[in-house]
Amino acid sequence: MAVVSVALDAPFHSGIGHLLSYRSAQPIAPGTLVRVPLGKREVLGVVWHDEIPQENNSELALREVLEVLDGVVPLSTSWRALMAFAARYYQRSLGEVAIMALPSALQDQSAAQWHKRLSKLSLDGGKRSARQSKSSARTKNAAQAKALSPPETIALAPMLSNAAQALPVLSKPQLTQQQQQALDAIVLEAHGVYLLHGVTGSGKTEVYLQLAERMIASDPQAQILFMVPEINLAPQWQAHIQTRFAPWLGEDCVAVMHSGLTPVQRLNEWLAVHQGRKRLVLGTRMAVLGSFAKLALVVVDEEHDPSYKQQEGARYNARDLAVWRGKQQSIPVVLGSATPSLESWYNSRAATAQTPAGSYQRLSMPARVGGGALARLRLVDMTAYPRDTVLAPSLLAAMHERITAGEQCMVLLNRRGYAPVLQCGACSWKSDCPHCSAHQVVHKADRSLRCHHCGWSTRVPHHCPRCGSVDLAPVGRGTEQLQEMLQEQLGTMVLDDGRIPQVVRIDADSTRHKGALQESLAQVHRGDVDIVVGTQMIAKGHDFRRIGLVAVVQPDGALYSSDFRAPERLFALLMQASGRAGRDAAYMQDSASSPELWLQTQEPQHALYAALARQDYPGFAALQLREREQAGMPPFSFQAILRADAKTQEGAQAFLRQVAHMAQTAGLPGHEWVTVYPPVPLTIQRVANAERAQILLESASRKALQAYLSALQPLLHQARAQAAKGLLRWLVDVDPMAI
Ligand SMILES: Nc1ncnc2c1ncn2[C@@H]1O[C@H](COP(=O)(O)OP(=O)(O)OP(=O)(O)O)[C@@H](O)[C@H]1O
Ligand SMILES: [Zn+2]
Repeated sequence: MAVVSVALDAPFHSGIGHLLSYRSAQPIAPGTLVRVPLGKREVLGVVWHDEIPQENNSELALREVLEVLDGVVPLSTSWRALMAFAARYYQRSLGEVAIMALPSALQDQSAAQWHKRLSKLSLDGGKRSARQSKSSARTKNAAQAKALSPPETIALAPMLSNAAQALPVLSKPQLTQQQQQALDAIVLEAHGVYLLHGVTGSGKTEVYLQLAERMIASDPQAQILFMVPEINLAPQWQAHIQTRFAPWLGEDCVAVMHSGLTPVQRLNEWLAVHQGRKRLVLGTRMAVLGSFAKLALVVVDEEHDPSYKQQEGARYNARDLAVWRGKQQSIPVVLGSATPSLESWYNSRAATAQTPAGSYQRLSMPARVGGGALARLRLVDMTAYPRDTVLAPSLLAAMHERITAGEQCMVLLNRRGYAPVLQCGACSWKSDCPHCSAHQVVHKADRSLRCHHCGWSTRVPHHCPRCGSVDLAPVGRGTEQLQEMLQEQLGTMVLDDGRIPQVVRIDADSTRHKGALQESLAQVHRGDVDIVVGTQMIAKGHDFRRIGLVAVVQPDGALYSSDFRAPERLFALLMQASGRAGRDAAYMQDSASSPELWLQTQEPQHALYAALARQDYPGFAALQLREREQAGMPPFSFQAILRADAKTQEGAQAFLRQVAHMAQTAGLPGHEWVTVYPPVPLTIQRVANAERAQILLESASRKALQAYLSALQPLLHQARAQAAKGLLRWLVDVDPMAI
């Protein structure tokens, strides 16, 4: 008889804590998946410790492990260490984090189903290799050599013509000098964290791909993890990786991990990575929690992107976990961006007389591949136009010219829908959401009013619900309206080849249906559309080749935000957006054109736009870091948010005040180093009938903040027990992205 402790999904506040003990007839190795009883349910668990067999009968009270999902190697020590760290750091229970990291389809797999799946997989695998050895004339030795050495490099000397782009799959471009230097620096040390700061279009992807190739060639088991911030970037990436590695590792060499998979697909991909059958893994933030047979390199592309932060449940930052994982396994982690987060920028600083160097190594690629220019900034002073002007005449004229010349234009507006609010001209009623402190947005396509926070949807009324007037009008504009206007203003002209300009909109609404996004992106790549209207969704990562002009219609909002990260995010967004223009240097040169970023603003003198005009990320970052240092904000301090949701704002704040009071009386560890701010309502105070308030916790010492937060957990449970009925929930957000 053995006793094992098992991690299972039981959140902190259930009172169960971290691990539960079960007995088992056989010893079970740590990392093994099991099914165990929990209350009346039967749940998935991971064996965490195998305890020494017990002599006495004290374990008789324990319940028994029901089934063992064996047949694969147990989850590794390093995977379990990652789970333990993530749980501790983000203040969640170990079991919750571990189970969340596993594919959901595992949760209701019986041992019988599990073993059937495994034997089917090994059968399929067997068939596949049998087919390969029959159909292929290669000898075993040749096949082995193929597995171990990268495909021949075919140097494509002047690589920039269109013909060269379409060369056979085995080809890869000759690295530019700056790419080669970056690659060499990483290969040389083969571990550590690298910040690859390469301007938009500098060819970061190629560095990642050739780096991956080196790693795979030098170790026949090595696996590479590529992370992208948004699912919409995955197909482009998958195609790149597939094209490059399929001739070498087989068609089925890329595993994908993102929320777009069915539960069964996700389970199969997870298994392929766990068993090491797939060497290349492409995923969004959840992929960092994957179980790898032999992880050798992690690439985090667009590392600055806020999407790497999970915004519900265990609020982990996938980029930060990637860095932790890399350090723990002594493998290299490459963080890439044209506009790094200020945290990563700071962590890769050079030593000065006062401060030591950061622990990341910074690698710079300051030029675009092919020597193309970055977009020139054109600021349009909107104070010169009537307030309701949507697109300045000069911008329309510039777009007209580009389209006539065969280029594409991109227009960005970070607000989907037709208009942000519907208003009554007679009584000034507004389309407020009954459940949130927000307006319902007007959507013209399906004539609905929709709340973007809680999803509440109603039909656009014909009469004002308050006074009955028919004088209802949308106020302000969203992407739907922008598309309509562009269609009216430019969609009526006839181009040289007799075509009428086509406008496509790409945002969360237009891409709701499966395959819609891919089809729209393909239209842009094929050149079937002339103008792309969209939200920030399409502002980054895409390698559009024919866009010459990018316009951002209403960027100013972020200049007045109370969130200290707003300028950083705006600058990054605008740099990324401008980076979609002029990516094909040869094409721009052939048409004697140069890329432009147009900004319509009420604040043409703003310092942020001046830095943008200089394309000066380092200058902007230096300025921001100085301000942050003076104000004692991240990365010079560490933050956490304690949030409470309740029926009333007063209820939420009272709970937070109570916790703060208890914490002060108790003198929690680290408290001398932690500043506790008073409770405040969130910017959007009410969502789905919950009033939300938060307390900001800040410390110059990460350690102190961590100690404080751990000690705070029991107090939170106590305060909850005492709290008035109205309290709905509370949560802790460590390293929050939005304040
Ligand atoms: N060495 C090279 N020779 C020729 N073409 C290259 C080379 N490296 C990259 N390219 C091409 O340059 C283009 C831009 O590269 P890539 O998309 O990787 O840029 P990026 O640095 O990731 O930009 P962004 O930050 O905007 O996403 C791609 O079309 C890519 O195929
Ligand atoms: Zn709502």
